[in-house]
Amino acid sequence: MTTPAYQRILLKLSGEALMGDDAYGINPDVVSRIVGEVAEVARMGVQVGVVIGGGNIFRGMAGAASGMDRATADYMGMLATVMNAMALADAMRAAGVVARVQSALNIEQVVEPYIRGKAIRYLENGRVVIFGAGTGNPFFTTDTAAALRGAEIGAQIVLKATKVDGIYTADPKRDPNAERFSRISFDEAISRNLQVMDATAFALCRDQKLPLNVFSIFKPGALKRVVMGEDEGTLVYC
Ligand SMILES: Nc1ncnc2c1ncn2[C@@H]1O[C@H](COP(=O)(O)OP(=O)(O)OP(=O)(O)O)[C@@H](O)[C@H]1O
Ligand SMILES: O=c1ccn([C@@H]2O[C@H](COP(=O)(O)O)[C@@H](O)[C@H]2O)c(=O)[nH]1
Repeated sequence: MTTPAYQRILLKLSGEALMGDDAYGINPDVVSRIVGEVAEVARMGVQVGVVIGGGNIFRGMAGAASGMDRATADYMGMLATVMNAMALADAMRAAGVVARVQSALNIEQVVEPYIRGKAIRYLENGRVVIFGAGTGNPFFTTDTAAALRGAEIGAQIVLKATKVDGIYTADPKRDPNAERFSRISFDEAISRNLQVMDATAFALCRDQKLPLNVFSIFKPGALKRVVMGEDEGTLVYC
């Protein structure tokens, strides 16, 4: 077997993807399929940190749009990511993968707090570490949390596993003529204002010289191909 291109990765999993074809929440079949893909790369010896989104349960922007205080709504969104993290860890346990959840918000009866050194030690010992509650701060996103945790744990790349198979010239769900980039620089992605990831996350990855790959979570085997350094999705480089 050939060697993986990366020894330590930060995988950002779309929250919205977890609902599959359902209108809301966590679809167990989808979660178990995603866990199968993560387990495959973990068993190859790749150290995996995961940041999970919350869009399948609650987004702060949606709460604010219906009149809620934005910060309150964002805290609710962060708590939604903790629920997703717990569901993911439980599915990993069922698949025989040892996972630990760490939360950026303190809810110690439920999950461990985020402690960077401990997270790194778990990774070195072959545990998958799932980071819940985003950055712990309102007005941010889990994409920014992925860039932040990726930089903190010394990941070699951030992998954004989402509902589209890469970065396009425009949102492919809205523009049928949009074309996919196989590679793009951070500077170009930022200057084109591509909405696949927020500008804070792009800028943090760029400044920390942390490459990013955007690929489809629905494409079987795509995660492994990215980890093996194959041409999959869109690579964003410094
Ligand atoms: N230029 C673009 N290229 C690719 N996708 C784009 C682009 N612009 C907007 N998008 C949209 O961005 C979405 C992915 O980002 P987003 O962070 O909203 O979702 P996510 O990965 O599902 O995260 P979560 O549900 O956890 O918030 C895609 O589903 C796509 O429709
Ligand atoms: O650092 C963060 C991360 C997330 N939030 C809130 O959580 C929801 C869900 O996260 P997604 O990135 O949209 O999946 C988000 O809409 C925010 O409301 C946050 O406040 N801070």
